[in-house]
Amino acid sequence: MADPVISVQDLGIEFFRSRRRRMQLRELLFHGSSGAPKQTFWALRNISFDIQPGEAVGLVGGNGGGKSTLLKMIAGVLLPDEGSVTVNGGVAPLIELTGGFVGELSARDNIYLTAGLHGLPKAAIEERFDDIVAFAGPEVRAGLDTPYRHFSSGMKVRLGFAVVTTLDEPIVLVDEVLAVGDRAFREKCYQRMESLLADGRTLFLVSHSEKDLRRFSTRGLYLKRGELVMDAPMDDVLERYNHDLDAGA
Ligand SMILES: Nc1ncnc2c1ncn2[C@@H]1O[C@H](COP(=O)(O)OP(=O)(O)OP(=O)(O)O)[C@@H](O)[C@H]1O
Repeated sequence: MADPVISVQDLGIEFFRSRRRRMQLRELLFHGSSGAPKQTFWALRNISFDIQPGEAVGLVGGNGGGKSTLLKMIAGVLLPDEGSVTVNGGVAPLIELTGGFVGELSARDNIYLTAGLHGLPKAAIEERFDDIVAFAGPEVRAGLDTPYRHFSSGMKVRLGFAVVTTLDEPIVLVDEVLAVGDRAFREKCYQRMESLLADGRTLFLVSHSEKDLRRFSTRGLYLKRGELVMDAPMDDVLERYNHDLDAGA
C-alpha cells in the first residue's frame, strides 16, 4: 500500500468554552485578574486515521461534532494541542465561505494571490484565469474588480470553488459550502469534483446532505462530540448516524 497522504495520530484540540469580555481597569484593580477558572473543552480528542492517495472521505456528524475543526487542522489553519497531523502534499481548502480571500482586495487580485500562494507561477495563473472566471459565472465576472467583501455569499462560493479546484494540489477539502450555491452551480461543482476524483486527487467533504455524501465519498468518518466513533464505508456510517439520530443519541 502507498504511504498515506494524511496521517492523523491521537489528535486533540482544546478550546475555551467562552471568551470572557475584557475587564475594565477598575474591575482589575479591585477584583484582580485571576477571576473564575477558564472553562475549556476538547473539540476533538483521541482521533487517529490514515488516508490513502485518491480516497474520497466524507465527514459525518451532528452540529458541533468537530468536522470543520478537523478540516482546519488538516489544512494547517489550527494546530493540535495533542497528537499530530501529517500531510504529504499540498492542500487546497475551501473550508469557509471566505476561502481565505482578502476582503479588501478585488476578486481579480484574490485569484492571483491565492493561486500564487499555492505555488502556481504567474504565467500558469494567466493561462487558467479565464477558465476560473468562466466557471465562477457572469456575476463574478462583472464584479472582478470590486472588493471581495462586497460579494454575496453565493458569489463568494462560486469564486472560492472555481479557484480552489483549479489549483494542482493533491488534497482538496470542501466544507459544506456547496449548500450556498444555486442548483445549476451545484451541478457544475459536482462534475468538477468527479473529475478531480478521476484525476486521483484526495477529497475530504463535510456535508449534511446524505445524497452528496453518498455520491462523493466511499469512506465515512463519523464525529460525535469530538470523538471519532466510526471509520467505515460511507453507507455503513450513514446507517449508524441515522440510527443515532432516530434514537436521539
Ligand atoms: N475557535 C473556536 N473557539 C472556541 N470554540 C470553537 C472554535 N471553533 C469551533 N469551536 C467549537 O468546537 C466545536 C466543534 O465545532 P465545529 O465547527 O468543528 O463543528 P462541526 O461538526 O463542523 O459543526 P456543524 O455541523 O454545525 O458545522 C463546537 O462546540 C464549536 O462551538
